[in-house]
Amino acid sequence: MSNFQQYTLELEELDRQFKTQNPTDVLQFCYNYFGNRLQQQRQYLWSQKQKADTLGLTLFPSTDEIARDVQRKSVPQFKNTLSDNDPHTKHQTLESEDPQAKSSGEPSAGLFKTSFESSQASPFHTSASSSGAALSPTDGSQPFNSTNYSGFAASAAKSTMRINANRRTSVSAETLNPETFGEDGWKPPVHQFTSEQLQRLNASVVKNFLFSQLDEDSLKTIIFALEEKRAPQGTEIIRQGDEGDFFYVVEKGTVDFFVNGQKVNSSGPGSSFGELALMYNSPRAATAIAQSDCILWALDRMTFRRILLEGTSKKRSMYENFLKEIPLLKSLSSYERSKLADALNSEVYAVGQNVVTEGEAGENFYFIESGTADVIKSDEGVVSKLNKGDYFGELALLYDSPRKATVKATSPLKVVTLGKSGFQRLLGPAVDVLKLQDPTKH
Ligand SMILES: Nc1ncnc2c1ncn2[C@@H]1O[C@@H]2COP(=O)(O)O[C@H]2[C@H]1O
Ligand SMILES: Nc1ncnc2c1ncn2[C@@H]1O[C@@H]2COP(=O)(O)O[C@H]2[C@H]1O
Repeated sequence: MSNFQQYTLELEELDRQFKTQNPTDVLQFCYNYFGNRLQQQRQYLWSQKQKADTLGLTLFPSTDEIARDVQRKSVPQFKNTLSDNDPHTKHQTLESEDPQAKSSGEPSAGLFKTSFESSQASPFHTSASSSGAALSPTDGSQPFNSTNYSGFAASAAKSTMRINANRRTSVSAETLNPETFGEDGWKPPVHQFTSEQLQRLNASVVKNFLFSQLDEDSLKTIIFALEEKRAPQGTEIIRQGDEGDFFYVVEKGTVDFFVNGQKVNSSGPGSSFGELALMYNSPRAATAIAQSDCILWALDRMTFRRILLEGTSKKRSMYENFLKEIPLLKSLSSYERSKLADALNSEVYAVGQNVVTEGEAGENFYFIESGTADVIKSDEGVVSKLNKGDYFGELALLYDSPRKATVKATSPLKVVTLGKSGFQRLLGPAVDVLKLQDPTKH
């Protein structure tokens, strides 16, 4: 690709992101965009360096600074010019604090951080119980250090707003390029579980829809990379503005989320959180605090990115625009729509095929992505016609009753499905709207 082509592509992507995010601060937005792109590209090149060396290619200019870093066998700094804290100092601190990043071959998250991130580590930074492929004789449970807890309200208030806190950057090329998988020495952590833990994992976490699309090998990798974390009530699990280290799945308890000190959300068993910072290489967008005693399963950043990132970001971008247009979901925040997207799947039906059949048990709720369908009752015939953006199948899930009608495709039909557990957990205030609009009551 010529320099000019690359330049045009960068401007097109900037333009696309500008239009979707509609930022208020134009220069800051452009600065962040190019800063993040530069970091991503340099990080990617660095991951390819060994290969390039064997082929005799030079990827980086040989500046003194880089040469020094190479001699120290560490990853060089690609310093952000507006940084107000010295990244070299940060680098050393992070290396010593983050043994997992070091041994996994993954550069510590702080190495390529932007200048807008926090310089303060979360008091609940987890210490990895094992890393690399080494099996350690652990019972797998790694409680949070509750002595660091400084109070529920106090810690929420302490979480300072950061200029870049909610801004997403694009998903890094580093992990989306399958060519580099396995070539950089990365090995997922492998933990040992007690049989009691395995039973609990199977009964709860493994059923999470984020894992349901994985092939057997990937699922196994994920399961053994998980670490049990106990978060007593009031524990600050994540602090807004920090770097992302772990993704969490909730087995038990409820977690509250605060953005700039304001509670924005809560989530309970079966939910997950902490994905945004890992997906977008951005600072933590919210503070997460255990509202009750919680049992969590934590997945390290690298395993998340290697195995879950692609599917998750694909689904979010695939369904983002569609979900925005559905009147029923207008009350959901964009974050709630993203979580909903994680749980969706698409199905197609040919003309004349039944999607649901009157009298049968119901497991799914449906939105029509494209095409048309009739709602037919055995005693009344066609009672309504459905089009793009319409929904059906809510009654069986709301009232745990058999399907009250048959829904049949009248043209090639594409539907988006949401399973029972996601329906109960992710539709939030839309459930009240569904009850109000119950077609059998009108
Ligand atoms: N309204 C919200 N906005 C942003 N993040 C939220 C919100 N509600 C819950 N969260 C979760 O809080 C997490 C904080 O860390 P992350 O930014 O990595 O990922 C975030 C989300 O998983
Ligand atoms: N008049 C109606 N009576 C029953 N179901 C209807 C009617 N109109 C639309 N439907 C939809 O048809 C669906 C059939 O499955 P459910 O009973 O789960 O939910 C039902 C509603 O979503």
